[in-house]
Amino acid sequence: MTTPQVVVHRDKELMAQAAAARLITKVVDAQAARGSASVVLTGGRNGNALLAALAEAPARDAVDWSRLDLWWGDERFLPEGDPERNVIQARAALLDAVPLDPARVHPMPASDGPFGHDVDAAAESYAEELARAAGPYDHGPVPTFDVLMLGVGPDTHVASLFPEHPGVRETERTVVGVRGAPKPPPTRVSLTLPAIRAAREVWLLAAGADKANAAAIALSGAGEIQAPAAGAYGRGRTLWLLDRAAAAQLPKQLYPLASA
Ligand SMILES: O=C(O)C(O)[C@@H](O)[C@H](O)[C@H](O)COP(=O)(O)O
Repeated sequence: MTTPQVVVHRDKELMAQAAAARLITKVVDAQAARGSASVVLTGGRNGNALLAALAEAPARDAVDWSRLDLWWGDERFLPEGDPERNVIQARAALLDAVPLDPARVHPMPASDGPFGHDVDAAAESYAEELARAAGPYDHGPVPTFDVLMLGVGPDTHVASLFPEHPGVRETERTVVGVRGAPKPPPTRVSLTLPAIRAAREVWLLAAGADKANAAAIALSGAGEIQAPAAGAYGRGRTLWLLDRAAAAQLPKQLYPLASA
């Protein structure tokens, strides 16, 4: 487990821009070192704001988009073109504007796809897709993602892993179907904590006063069953990217004053 590092930005706009700049650098570095990069996207407003900021960043052209693998941390289990699907929102914010290799873009299944409404079969098929992409030097049946991003919910959920729900207790499978989620829609597909922890870097994004309590709880030693965000960490680095409002309840020793 890596100790979380906390970076606090003035407001959510600057947070999105700084995180986008950070992601560009990470991807360029990974491509230089290993030939390609892999990133796991998150749903939610902060993840989409980051993608929109990336679309506006002149340095986006430094990325070789054709050598980037994109995965999702979770998906709302809805029909293919539904505007509430995370993949649709990501396409609108950035993906349609950059020259990705479609074979390297890995959305989670839709509820009108080959598995119909069987969310467990959809989750199983995504787990198989991840396993096929894992190589001998990876750690288990998922690729070693370079960066895995997660929005943090006000109840400390990450991806579609909600406090006390069965998904957050999963220790074997890499992807699970989720039913009865407290955040709509109730049916979702989600990576599990073991899959999240395969990433080199995990970045948790939270902005706004309604996230202040969640950030303070998750960063103060809470257990992952009650506070799933506390169980989301990377092999090499765990980074919490916050705005001032979301950091308002953090113990001051958790982040350097210079970052705010
Ligand atoms: O599909 C989703 O809804 C998510 O991936 C979810 O985990 C989200 O990231 C958080 O709820 C934070 O969302 P906001 O950034 O909108 O607060």
